[in-house]
Amino acid sequence: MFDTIAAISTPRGEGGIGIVRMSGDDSIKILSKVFRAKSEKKVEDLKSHTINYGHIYDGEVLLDEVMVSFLKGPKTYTREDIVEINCHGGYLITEKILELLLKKGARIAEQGEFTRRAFLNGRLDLTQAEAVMDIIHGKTDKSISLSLNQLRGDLKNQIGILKKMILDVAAHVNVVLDYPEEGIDDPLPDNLMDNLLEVLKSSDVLIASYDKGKMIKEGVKTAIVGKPNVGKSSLLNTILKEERAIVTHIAGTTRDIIEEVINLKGIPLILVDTAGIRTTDDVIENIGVKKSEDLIDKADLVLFVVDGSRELEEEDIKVHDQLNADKVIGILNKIDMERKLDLTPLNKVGKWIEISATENLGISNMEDEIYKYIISGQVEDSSQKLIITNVRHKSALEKTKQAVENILETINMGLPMDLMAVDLKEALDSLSEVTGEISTEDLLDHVFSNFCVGK
Ligand SMILES: Nc1nc2c(c(=O)[nH]1)N(C=O)[C@@H](CNc1ccc(C(=O)N[C@@H](CCC(=O)O)C(=O)O)cc1)CN2
Ligand SMILES: Nc1nc2c(ncn2[C@@H]2O[C@H](COP(=O)(O)OP(=O)(O)OP(=O)(O)O)[C@@H](O)[C@H]2O)c(=O)[nH]1
Ligand SMILES: [Mg+2]
Repeated sequence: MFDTIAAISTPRGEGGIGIVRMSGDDSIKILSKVFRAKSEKKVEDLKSHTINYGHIYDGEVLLDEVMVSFLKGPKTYTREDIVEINCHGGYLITEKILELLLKKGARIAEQGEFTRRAFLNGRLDLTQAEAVMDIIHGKTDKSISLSLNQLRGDLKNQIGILKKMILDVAAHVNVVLDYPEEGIDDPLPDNLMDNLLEVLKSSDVLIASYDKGKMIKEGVKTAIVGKPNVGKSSLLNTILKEERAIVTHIAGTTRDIIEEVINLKGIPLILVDTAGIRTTDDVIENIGVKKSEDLIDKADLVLFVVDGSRELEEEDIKVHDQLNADKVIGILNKIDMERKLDLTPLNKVGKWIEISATENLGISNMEDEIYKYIISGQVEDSSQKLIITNVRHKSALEKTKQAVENILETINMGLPMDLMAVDLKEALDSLSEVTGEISTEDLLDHVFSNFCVGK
């Protein structure tokens, strides 16, 4: 059906083993031109799903000693014939073997093309193919666990259930429209009304899970801001448990943005230390201040740091006035020293957490509070097993939800059933969009363009 593709599936660099993979009708023929099994068996006579020791030759030139996995379709990753050459790792040998396969008739695979074939040949739906990529890019246990559920088919199956419910409604509507005498004005039977309400609820729950899913997958951008010298960089270092940012007693030490990721109970927290915000004539520092102010807007969460050992200053107020009360946690630092600060004027901040960055006081409590803050308002783990992490799924499900709402409105207004037809089709189409049963080349190009080569 397709031509035969080949790629190096292991990362570039020196490693114990490198894998060069081939998929397509000519895989076996091409292998037979380059592989000599120790057993002296001809490639055509090898048993499927076996691994075979031998050597790769380019003509009479020995390229490497290898193990070859020999897998005949359709029980393979792509459903096509697959050959995996396990050679010695390193830049050169994998490249040479790949070149040899290309010379013997394979074509170099595009990014994600093996997985794209698994999709096109029906072994995976699009949500599962997307999960493969998410697993590779996954940065925390939790995000990988969500992706593994998706690869297992959890989302695919749920979409299948919703489609079936809509199809039942569509079938009924079609019968009634085809045989008007059967009672075109009768209300929709209760079980079919339930179907519509269930699809509405389920799509709504999935859509609502996206914010959490996105957070688990992409992380929460958390800016540490405040006037100079309050201890922002000290706080970053303490959380990271390493001397990442320069700390001095001089106000205006940090000038550029410093970004590091930590794993906060499964959520990647992207911590950004910023330049202290103040009015200054220093050209470089000013650029830093501008970046800090931008981040107050862009960040998902702002940690507003103040120095408890000093009285409130105009500069604290200036930063405070720029804050967005919806996404700020106050950090009262330097509690190891005598308290001089009055927090009352800083009334945009709903919650204050007391710490000492240099004495490591209150840090784990602060992390607990940040975690609580992040997951508050989110769907709880126990009640919500399916979490979507992909904006493509969210947009399609929003169309589903809208279509079902339209159908319910048609029913509530007592309008004729044929007015439901367009929305029923839209509900089905949008669900099929999630799983990729309806897709375009452009969409597939978009989905697979983020893959690694050889995947
Ligand atoms: N060497 C190697 N390791 C690998 C992969 C690979 O392609 N090659 N994988 C690539 O991602 C992952 C494993 N995923 C796989 C998924 C499906 C099939 C497969 O052959 N499925 C067939 C047959 C299953 C069976 O034997 O019952 C099928 O579903 O029909 C293989 C690997 C991770 N490790
Ligand atoms: N006593 C005490 N000193 C602290 C604490 N946290 C920070 N400091 C001191 O405060 C000074 C400034 O710390 P930094 O972490 O550089 O402050 P900053 O907010 O990053 O400053 P800029 O980068 O200039 O905006 C340093 O001398 C730190 O040692 C604390 O909890 N207690
Ligand atoms: Mg600093």
